[in-house]
Amino acid sequence: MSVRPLRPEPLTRAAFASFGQVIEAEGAETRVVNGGHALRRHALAAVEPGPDGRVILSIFEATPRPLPLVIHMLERHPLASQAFMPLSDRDWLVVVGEGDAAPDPATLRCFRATGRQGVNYRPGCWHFPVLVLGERQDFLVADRDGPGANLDEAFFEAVTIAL
Ligand SMILES: NC(=O)N[C@@H](O)C(=O)O
Ligand code: NI
Repeated sequence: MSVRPLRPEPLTRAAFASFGQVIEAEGAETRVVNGGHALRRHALAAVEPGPDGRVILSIFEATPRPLPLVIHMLERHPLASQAFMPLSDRDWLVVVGEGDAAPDPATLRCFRATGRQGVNYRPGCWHFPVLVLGERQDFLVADRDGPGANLDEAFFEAVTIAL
């Protein structure tokens, strides 16, 4: 059965809660620090490196995929979380799905994130690799380095994103 096209929806903490955390200043616990010269938006997400893992920071230089955007697979990192924070203020897309051994394509959701929103996928969250719109966009990525297999992929009939 083919799945209807995905329509991007706004990224909110509530809507994303079962997939992980949204990294954004709005609504965060805020602390005035550095003698009033900085605001600390505190504990926006929990980076989980998993067993025998360490947290590493990387930069992804992501380039646009051909249009129309089709989702033909999802991946997950069963051992650890993975966070993406855009380094430029441009909207980007986050695609996730539900499922245990494999994602259910009927549960796919597409979120349109602003350039001031990042996500931290919880361990095991089915997601599509980082998706940018129109031009190259760089991201700071916090995820795991360590032993073990931390990537599962599942393929299915392509689902289109209706931009
Ligand atoms: N391959 C890689 O590190 N990136 C993916 O995990 C991703 O979610 O973009
Ligand atoms: Ni990933």
